[in-house]
Amino acid sequence: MKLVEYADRDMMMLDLADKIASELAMALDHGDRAALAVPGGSSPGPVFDALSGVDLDWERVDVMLTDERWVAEDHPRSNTALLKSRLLVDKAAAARLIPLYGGSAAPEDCLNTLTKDVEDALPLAVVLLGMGEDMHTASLFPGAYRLSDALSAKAPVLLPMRAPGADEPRITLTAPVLNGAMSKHLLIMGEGKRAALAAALDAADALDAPVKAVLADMTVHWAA
Ligand SMILES: O=C1O[C@H](COP(=O)(O)O)[C@@H](O)[C@H](O)[C@H]1O
Repeated sequence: MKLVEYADRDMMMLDLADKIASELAMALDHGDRAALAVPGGSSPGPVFDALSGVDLDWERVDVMLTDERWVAEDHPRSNTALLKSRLLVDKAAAARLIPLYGGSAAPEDCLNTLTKDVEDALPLAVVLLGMGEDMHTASLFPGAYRLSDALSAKAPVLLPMRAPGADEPRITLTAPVLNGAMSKHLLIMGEGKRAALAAALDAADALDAPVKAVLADMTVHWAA
């Protein structure tokens, strides 16, 4: 793991968008298409704003979330809505969205269809992850039902998640998919998340600190 500390958050967001754009361009130089996975939540919006205006052959880019909260797109907690309003606009509107939400009552009902589309787009060229102060990343939450399945090397690409720390059912890319990305970035801000990262590095078991399962070869971007 490599930690990059920035003097301020604005600088970090612009630098990160620039790095992701370069990595996608490089992947497109070497293949027909490139897949990018990005988090939802409160952190990545400014990276999306910068990235959406970059000149890139977006028509050859597949964009998916690292995880989704199982809520309709008009719900304020929808990660898909964030993606559509902040990343898949401007030049990036030409990218193809690989959905992680299917509109059914429970994620299990759409799992096969969603899985097929994700599988067709893999491997990831670039993954950008977020992290909560509870050390969850994507929707890999400490104490989640099926967490050990999701961290296993034999995990399917997508799994539903339910956890005491999650307000609603979730669906998430699993650890082998996240770790299979050619380039991995983790975006965190503030002292609480910095302390959570240190705790994850010290944790004996990724079941207690799920982000630990994806930290190998990760570039962590941090600003106060
Ligand atoms: O619920 C989620 O939380 C994490 C962290 O979000 P943040 O608001 O603390 O930035 C996020 O990475 C994940 O995609 C999201 O579903």
